[in-house]
Amino acid sequence: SSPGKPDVQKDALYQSLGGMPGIERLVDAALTQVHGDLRINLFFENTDLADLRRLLIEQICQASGGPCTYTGRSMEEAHSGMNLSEADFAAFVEDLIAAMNTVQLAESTQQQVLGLFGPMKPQVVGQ
Ligand code: HEM
Repeated sequence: SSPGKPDVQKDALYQSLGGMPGIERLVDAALTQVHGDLRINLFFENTDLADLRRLLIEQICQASGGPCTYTGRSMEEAHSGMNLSEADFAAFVEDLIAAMNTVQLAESTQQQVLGLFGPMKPQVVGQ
């Protein structure tokens, strides 16, 4: 890339997600899915969902190359004391996939989102 010009590659995923409105729709769909998921919804019973929503939007926006800065805690810190299992993580990923289908993300975009979240598993599980 050259100085003063936006890098077309860097925010490609952000664009595929539909920018901020698209990310907001995705996070809302994911939170709805998790809320209805009896396997994991009790983890969220004392969580401020407006706060979580804002932080998830920031995180996905930043990770996809968008113009945001994630202001939340590290993944280790955010999930510490929960002792989340592999099964909890798998349920969360299933809910995320259902949400991505709800907002009709293209398959290649879905794969890229899963590629962002998958590597965080060691920071989330067993903390
Ligand atoms: C890669 C997967 C995951 C990502 C990217 C993620 C992301 C986040 C983020 C950004 C926060 C807010 C951090 C903060 O409060 O500063 C958070 C909090 C939380 N996450 Fe996750 N999370 C993941 C997996 C999971 C799973 C599998 C569960 C449970 C099944 C879970 C349950 C929670 C709960 C309950 C909170 C709220 C904590 C509180 O109320 O203080 N997360 N997560």
